[in-house]
Order: sequence, then C-alpha cells, then structure tokens
Amino acid sequence: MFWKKSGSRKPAPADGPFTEQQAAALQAFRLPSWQQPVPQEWWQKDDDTITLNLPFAAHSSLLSELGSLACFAGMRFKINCRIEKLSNSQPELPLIYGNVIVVSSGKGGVGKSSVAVQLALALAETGATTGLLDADVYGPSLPTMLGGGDEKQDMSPQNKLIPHLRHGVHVSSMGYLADAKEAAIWRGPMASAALQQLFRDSQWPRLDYLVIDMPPGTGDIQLTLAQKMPVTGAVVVTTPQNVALADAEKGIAMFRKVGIPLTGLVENMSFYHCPNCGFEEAIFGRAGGERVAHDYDVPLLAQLPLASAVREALDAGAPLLASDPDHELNQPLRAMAAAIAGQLYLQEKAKCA
Ligand SMILES: Nc1ncnc2c1ncn2[C@@H]1O[C@H](COP(=O)(O)OP(=O)(O)OP(=O)(O)O)[C@@H](O)[C@H]1O
Repeated sequence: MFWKKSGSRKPAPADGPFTEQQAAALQAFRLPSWQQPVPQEWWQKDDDTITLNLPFAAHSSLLSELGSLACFAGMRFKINCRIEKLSNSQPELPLIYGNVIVVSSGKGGVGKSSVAVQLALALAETGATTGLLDADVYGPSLPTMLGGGDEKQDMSPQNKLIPHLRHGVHVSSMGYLADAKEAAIWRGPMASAALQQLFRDSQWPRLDYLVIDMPPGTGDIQLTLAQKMPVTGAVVVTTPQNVALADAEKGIAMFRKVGIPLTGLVENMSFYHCPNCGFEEAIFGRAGGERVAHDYDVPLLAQLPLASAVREALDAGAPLLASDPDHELNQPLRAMAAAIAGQLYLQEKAKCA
C-alpha cells in the first residue's frame, strides 16, 4: 500500500525542517476526501514558504486553514502540482489526452454539465492543461456556459478542429459546430460517430486532464460512448432527491458492469445557502448522496450548494471561477476538483499496491 512506503506517520522531530507543533499540524491536515495525511516527504520548507508537492491538481487555497494557525505565523503556503499521467481503459491510445474524467448522470437536469464545466475550470486554475469535451451531443450546453458560441471554428492545416480556449480550458463541443437544435434530433449511431470524431479529430494540446461531459442517462448510447473513450475515472453527478439517486445507482451499476473505474459521486444542489442571512435548507432532502455512497462503497467527493449566483454566472457564459475568482462559492468547487484529482491518483496507487 502506498502509505506504507512513506514511512512512519509520527510527527517529524523538532530538529527537522518543522517544529513539533508544525509537524503535528501537517500530520492532522487532510486533503478533500482523503482519509489519511499526505506523505510527509511531500511537504517542503524553504525559508518562509511551505510547499506541498502534489502529483495531481489542487488549488493552493486549500492550505489556507494551515496558514491561519499560530504555529505557522509569518509563513506562506503553496501547492506545486506535477501531474502524474495515470492509466486509463484504452492504453493503446496516445498519451496526449492526459487523465480522462467522464462526468455522467443517471438523470437529466441534475447539473452534470455545470459540474463538468466547473471541474474543468478548477483544474485549469491550478495550472493543469485541461480539455473539455462536450459529449452531450443531443443538447450541447458548453457554449452557453463558457460563452463564445458565435466564435468561428478554427481548423489546423491537417484539417483538425482546434479546440476553443475558453477561460483557460480547451473546449471541443458540437455546439460550436452544428446548430444545437439540429444536434438534438440525431439518432444514436450518428451522435456516437460525431462524438468520436470530435474527440479524435480535435487537435488537443498535450493535456493533463480531459473532462468529458456525457449525455444524461444510462442507456446503450452512454454505455457505447464510455467503452470507446479512454477513461481514467468516472464521476456520477446526482441531486439528493430519491428519483435522482435511483438513477445515480443505475449509473454506478453501468460503469461497474463494463469495468470502467468509478471515481466517486458528486452531490449537486445539496442545500440552498441564502446569500443574505446564511440560512441553509436541504431543499431536495438530506444525506441521500451519503447513503448511496455508503451502500455502493464509492467516495462522496463533493456536496455542492444550490445558489442563484452559480446559475446566473453559467447562464452568462462566465462561471464564477473565471468571472469572480474570490467568490466564496468557488471554494467547494476547488475542493471538489482536488477530491476528484486526488481520488484518481489514490485509486491508481491502490491498483499498483
Ligand atoms: N449548484 C447549482 N446551483 C444553481 N444552479 C445550478 C446548479 N447546478 C446546476 N444549476 C443550473 O441548473 C440547470 C441545469 O444544469 P445542467 O445543464 O448542468 O444540468 P445537466 O444535468 O447537464 O442537464 P442535461 O441533462 O440537460 O444535460 C442550469 O441552468 C444550471 O445553471
């Protein structure tokens, strides 16, 4: 097991780079969705800077809690990501796609595309080269959420589609090519062929992560697509309502049946957070995602709030991570991205153990 390699979990001795108190605080620190402390050797101290060296994407703000502790007064924290390329379900494909994260949902309208878009932005924000493929060919919504719908599609001299660079993410979507209403009437095989073309005939830069926004549902089309793509891990998005959870369970079963690694569950619209008084209400019920995660033994990677500011920003083609980076609603999204990237890494290490 990976953890054993990193040696004893005891705090570093006081004469190491850290004082005893500092070592204990680092030991108690947890990355989002990690049960264990990060290996001690990932921490590095240079003068007044403490760096966490990670093999996956995570935003430095995740360390702000540590920075506010008295034992670290006068010190600054940062995360340095050197993203490791993990294995995927199609090892024969070229490495340029990086770590491929499929975002799916059993049911429409739960916020799958919103999660895919914000995940891609949060990964790109850490410096990771990130692509986003709109596989939701029936209703491509990425040009709406990321803007630039009227930009023309550039082609390379080799006649490949050059992905649109939107808010730091390389995006390929049928929505930039075809009329969305036209795409909506395509039948299964046509949509599947179009998607594969979009995937293979896009001139992606060498990516660290490729996020794929799948069509909603758990039918044959979704199954075929998932099997034809090089998947590092699949994320299932749900809301806490029983109807959505029942469909999320079908999604989990679908990925398990065809042997696609399941990274975990994201619960969207978990609660409403009133921006005026701070009151929180679980509009769609409580603890549904936790129950499914427990019953199916998959990690619950995030519980995202329902917030009108999120919807308004997405409708305007400028998600909050891009248009208002300091907004408080970005923190759960950054934690989600780190949870997903970290979980992909942990699952790979568990495979190798
Ligand atoms: N956490 C949230 N808070 C507020 N609005 C949200 C949130 N998540 C998603 N939305 C809004 O809900 C609507 C549906 O979201 P989205 O299109 O992402 O769902 P979907 O599951 O991808 O739908 P489809 O099945 O049609 O592809 C959008 O208007 C989006 O802005």
